Amino acid sequence: MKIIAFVGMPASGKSEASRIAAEMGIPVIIMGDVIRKEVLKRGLEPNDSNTGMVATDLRKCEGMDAVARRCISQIRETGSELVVVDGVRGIAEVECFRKEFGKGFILISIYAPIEVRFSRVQKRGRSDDMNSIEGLRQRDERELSWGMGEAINASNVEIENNFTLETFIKDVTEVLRNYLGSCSAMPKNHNSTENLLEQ
Ligand SMILES: Nc1ncnc2c1ncn2[C@@H]1O[C@H](COP(=O)(O)OP(=O)(O)OP(=O)(O)O)[C@@H](O)[C@H]1O
Repeated sequence: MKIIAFVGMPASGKSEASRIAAEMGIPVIIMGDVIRKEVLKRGLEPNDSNTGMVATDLRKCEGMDAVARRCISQIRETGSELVVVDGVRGIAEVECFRKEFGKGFILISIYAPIEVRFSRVQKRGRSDDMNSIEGLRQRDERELSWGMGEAINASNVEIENNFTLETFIKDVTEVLRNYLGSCSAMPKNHNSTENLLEQ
């Protein structure tokens, strides 16, 4: 079994990379969904401060790898030879996945400079998005305090996302195809990624 995880600073392009993987027919487990689910379970609004508060609380109560551990059963349940995990936030999560999946765990970091990420955030308009570059900087710091920097440093591959979406789609597809090729069983619906830009 191969697990590919995307790691990167906020708005670097992890969800976009996961969308590409999903379009290729690879099952995707989104770590942030574990936190969003917990926010809703606690009856809170899914905004940036509540997501951050619950993420911090989960890690404080259950350990820095709490979210990763909650994802392992979901990963195994897919029954797929190749699974993508979106949203590794810290080195403890990387260690948790490496312990569970050994060399089958591949970490891909996605890099884009803060100015580029902020301009993309402004266009994205997600409910938990920040409306100033200072807000994004604070979010960066929060994520770095969870060990994001160490996780990025521990990656096996880096993809730069500082160019057009078309270039990013091409680069991510190429990297994923390499790993798909080395799996004995391909995902059932191995779709084309040609129509991704139109969605
Ligand atoms: N190369 C690109 N060109 C233009 N827009 C892009 C590019 N890559 C990503 N985007 C857009 O930038 C925004 C941020 O990307 P995305 O949501 O994938 O980031 P993320 O790393 O998942 O963010 P977060 O950590 O905040 O969840 C999205 O609206 C995405 O469609």
